[in-house]
Amino acid sequence: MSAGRVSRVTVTPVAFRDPPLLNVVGVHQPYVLRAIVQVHTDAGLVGLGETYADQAHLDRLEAVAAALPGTDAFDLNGLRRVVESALGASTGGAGASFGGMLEVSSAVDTVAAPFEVALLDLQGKAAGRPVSDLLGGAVRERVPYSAYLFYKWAGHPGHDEDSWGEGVTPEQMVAQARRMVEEYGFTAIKLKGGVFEPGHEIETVEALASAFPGHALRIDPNGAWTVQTSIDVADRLAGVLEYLEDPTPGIDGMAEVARHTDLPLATNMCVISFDHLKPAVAADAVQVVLSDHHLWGGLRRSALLGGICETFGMGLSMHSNSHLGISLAAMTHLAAATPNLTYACDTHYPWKSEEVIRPGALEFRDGGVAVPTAPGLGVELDEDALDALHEQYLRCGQRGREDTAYMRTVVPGFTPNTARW
Ligand SMILES: O=C([O-])C(=O)C[C@H](O)[C@@H](O)C(=O)[O-]
Ligand SMILES: [Mg+2]
Repeated sequence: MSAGRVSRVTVTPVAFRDPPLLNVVGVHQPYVLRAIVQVHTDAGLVGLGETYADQAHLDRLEAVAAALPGTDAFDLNGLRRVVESALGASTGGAGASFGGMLEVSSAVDTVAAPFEVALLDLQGKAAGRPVSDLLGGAVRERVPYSAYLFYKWAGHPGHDEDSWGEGVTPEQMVAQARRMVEEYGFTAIKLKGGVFEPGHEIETVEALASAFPGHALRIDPNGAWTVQTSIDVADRLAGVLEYLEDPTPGIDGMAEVARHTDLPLATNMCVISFDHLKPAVAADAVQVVLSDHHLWGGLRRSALLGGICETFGMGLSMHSNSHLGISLAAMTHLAAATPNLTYACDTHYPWKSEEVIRPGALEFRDGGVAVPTAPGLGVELDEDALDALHEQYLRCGQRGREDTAYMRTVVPGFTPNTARW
């Protein structure tokens, strides 16, 4: 069956509820914004993609959506040309910022990604093969994910406590981990740090290590520490962590830490596009790169990143931001088809309570998600759920990710903890 040519593209912003999760720049707002991309073809097929929905990003997605009709669903190079020219015309191709934490140097990769995923979904549907086959074939049937722990408030200000309750003390964090491990079977645990002074976060990691012996542990303070603090923490947690993620900002700072520890350093902050790879490799700044198809230009360019990491002897893991099932499907196909992605991938999935896809296609068991075998991504959009979450987007009033501004409504004068300790 032919996949056809793109006939129509819709970009639908949605909002789904999110708990008050704390991080280095502030706290998650009551809703996460995502954009659901549907690419229709003249062969009667629809391909799905998912990405951020901050207003500036939405404007860029809309510019591409208007320019894409006529493109052959197999022409991924053509997609890239369409994105480059649409962005050149609409924005000058400048970078983008998401939530004050991720600064992307090129908007092209970030904007192209959901369309590339949608075209791969179309190609798979036309060929009757799962997306993992289009990426070279699954080397694993199940993709392992990690339990992603967050310090958190009991509930959003002015609202009841949520089902997770407060997460501040080491005991509360062990309880949070226990719930995730029991419900999902995770065997790797990641603690989002950068919220409290490092001594408290180290105590939390140590409590997790004794409560979950044999689980792989990571902490990610998103650059909250100085070089010296990072070296001290690496000394203290050597033998406890599988890797230390973004302890300090920048390639130079990470390289300085790396010179003083054998603990692998991981990043999704100082290497987030292809032009960061050469200086990071030259400085031996990071030993593990967290890929993310939303930021690296889609699934095929993420596979390219995997090859580059292999060439330079760097490990590969996967980053996540709050997301829905279309992204989880894309992440799972990519991870399944990337042989050197040997670490459990991050996911925010357990934190979400609303969805746009029909149930059943993606289930966590034994800490992992079975790779869908149906054609394409293997997930189906629930149109009613999409409408409901779009209505929620229209009502919620949020138009971007503003962790710092939201924190300041509760803690006036709050400034991000970047390199604070
Ligand atoms: O690994 C990471 O750096 C992340 O997952 C970044 C996210 O923005 C996380 O900090 C969050 O959701 O607050
Ligand atoms: Mg990180």
